[in-house]
Amino acid sequence: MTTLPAARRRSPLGAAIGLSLEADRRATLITFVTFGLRPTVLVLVFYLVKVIVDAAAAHDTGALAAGVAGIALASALAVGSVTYSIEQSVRMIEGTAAVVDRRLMTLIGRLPGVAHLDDPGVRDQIEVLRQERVHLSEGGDAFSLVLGATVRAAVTGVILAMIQPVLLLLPLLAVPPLLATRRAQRHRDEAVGRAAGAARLARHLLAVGASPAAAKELRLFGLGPHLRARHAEAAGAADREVTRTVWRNLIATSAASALFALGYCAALMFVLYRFTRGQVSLGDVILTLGLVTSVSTQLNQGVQFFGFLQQALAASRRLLRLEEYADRAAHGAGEGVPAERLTDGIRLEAVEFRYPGSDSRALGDVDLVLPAGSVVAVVGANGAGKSTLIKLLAGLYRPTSGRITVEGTDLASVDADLWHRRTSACFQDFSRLEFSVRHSVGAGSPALAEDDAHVTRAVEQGGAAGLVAGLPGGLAAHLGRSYDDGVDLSGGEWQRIALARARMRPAPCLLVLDEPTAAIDPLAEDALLTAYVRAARQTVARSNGITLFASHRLSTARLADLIVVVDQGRIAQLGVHEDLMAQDDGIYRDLYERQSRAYA
Ligand SMILES: Nc1ncnc2c1ncn2[C@@H]1O[C@H](COP(=O)(O)OP(=O)(O)OP(=O)(O)O)[C@@H](O)[C@H]1O
Repeated sequence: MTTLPAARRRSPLGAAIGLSLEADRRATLITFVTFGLRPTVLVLVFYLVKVIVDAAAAHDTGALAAGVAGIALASALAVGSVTYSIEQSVRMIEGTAAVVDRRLMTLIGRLPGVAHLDDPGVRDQIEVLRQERVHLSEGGDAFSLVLGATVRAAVTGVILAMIQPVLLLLPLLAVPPLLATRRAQRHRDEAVGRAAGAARLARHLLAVGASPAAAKELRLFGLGPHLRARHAEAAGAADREVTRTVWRNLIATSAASALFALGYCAALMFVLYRFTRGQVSLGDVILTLGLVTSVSTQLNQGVQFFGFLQQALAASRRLLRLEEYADRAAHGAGEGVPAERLTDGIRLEAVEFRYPGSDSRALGDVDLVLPAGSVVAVVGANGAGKSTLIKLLAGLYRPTSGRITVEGTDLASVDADLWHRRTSACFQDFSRLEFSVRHSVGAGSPALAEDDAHVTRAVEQGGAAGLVAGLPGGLAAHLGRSYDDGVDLSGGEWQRIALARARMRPAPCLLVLDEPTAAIDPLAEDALLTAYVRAARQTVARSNGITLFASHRLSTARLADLIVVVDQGRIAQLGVHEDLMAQDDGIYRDLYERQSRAYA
């Protein structure tokens, strides 16, 4: 499990503000100016009250009138700007939320392959960041509130110093509560990180327990109470970890606030004492009372705003840490350009692979040549390593040792994105992309998604022509329940869409199909796979590419130029159907004969 080091290159505050500026520069600047200055208006009003009281005592009508006019103007400005500034801040927050979502998608997209996403340490950080998105999107808002509180505190300080410099000690007493809050936030952040594993389990259990797809099995097997008990246990463990820290934090912040309350009482007594001795005016007493009283409100607000900002900064730090991790991972990836056309083929040399965090070998001692232009079938029992081999060839994982070469170039030295563009795939756990048919199929080659003739050809080759013809709107029909007018498909129908998607690339060097017809009924399966592989053979012929498919139905393996039999992570046999059938004690012949009897 990877522990991500602290981000070093950028400041979390700068990054949080940068997100808001990127979202809406104008709204952000207006929010900073209005939220930054408005709180100070109240301090000016206190000052103008002092001017009015002292002018009244001195019968100075000019100063009196100026004071009243000043109060009217300041109040009008403050009230008039409220609605506008709140509107701008809402715009900024909403825009920032969208930018944060895109940054999160970008950083996940930058992680090469899928090995990083298998790492529980990385997954936990991504999960916590997903939860903290809301704090990050409010980062600019929190900053403007802290800015407003700081400007107001500075102006208050200047005025208090003019009345009596010793009163400046009062804002200083605000420092311990602020430091305590900052420390509390850090402890809370650490506790959330420690609780991430338990919280992730609780979310998974909730997702299963509340999923319509899992409802059938949950009811049938009576799993509801078991799931609820495990959820209570996991959520309780996560909650206890955070609650312990919250209580410890509360004690520390309360002690710091009590210190400030004592100082506040002492300041009031001191000014009243000086007034009884005629050392300050009545206006000064009223001004001090107003300011000192508001210092306590300001402090509470300031601490609260500072807490918001700390939450945003914690999320910003996590985002930066993950982005630097993704940068390092992307930097370590290859940059070479893979061949566009094969003449030799793909070779696996002494390849061994262990999944991240796993001690056992999923593949070992694999030496294999996949000739250019060939159709290869990979067969073997459950867990033999077929999907693992396919994922390595597709560049989603790198071998733990050994190497895979394409036209003699190590795949590890090649830009993974470029290699992905030279490949196409239909995975065993294919995605049900809930878009229109055009875009769900077209996702296989986004540049060609609007080419209806091309998409229609892919749909036909995926065996989905009849299905799409029956949908309202044809290619325009929305798939899935995400839309009001969306149509949901059966498992086999979704698989036909995934098969069509895999046919979108015009000339892939490698087309991998992992159990591509597993959800399709056995009568249609053979015919569909045979037609599909024949058509694929023609498509990949443009690049002299390789079509490789894994299938449990050995009758389909007869289509292949080369059959690779995998057993317990090793290549057990290699050859064409006839040769493998001729080997008396081979796994292939045994499997083939048993299947033929079962299907007969
Ligand atoms: N993400 C993973 N993390 C850890 N181990 C894994 C992971 N995926 C697969 N394995 C393990 O690797 C081994 C090979 O799995 P693989 O999925 O390649 O088998 P397969 O031949 O495709 O099986 P099936 O026919 O059931 O699809 C198995 O022991 C499996 O438990």
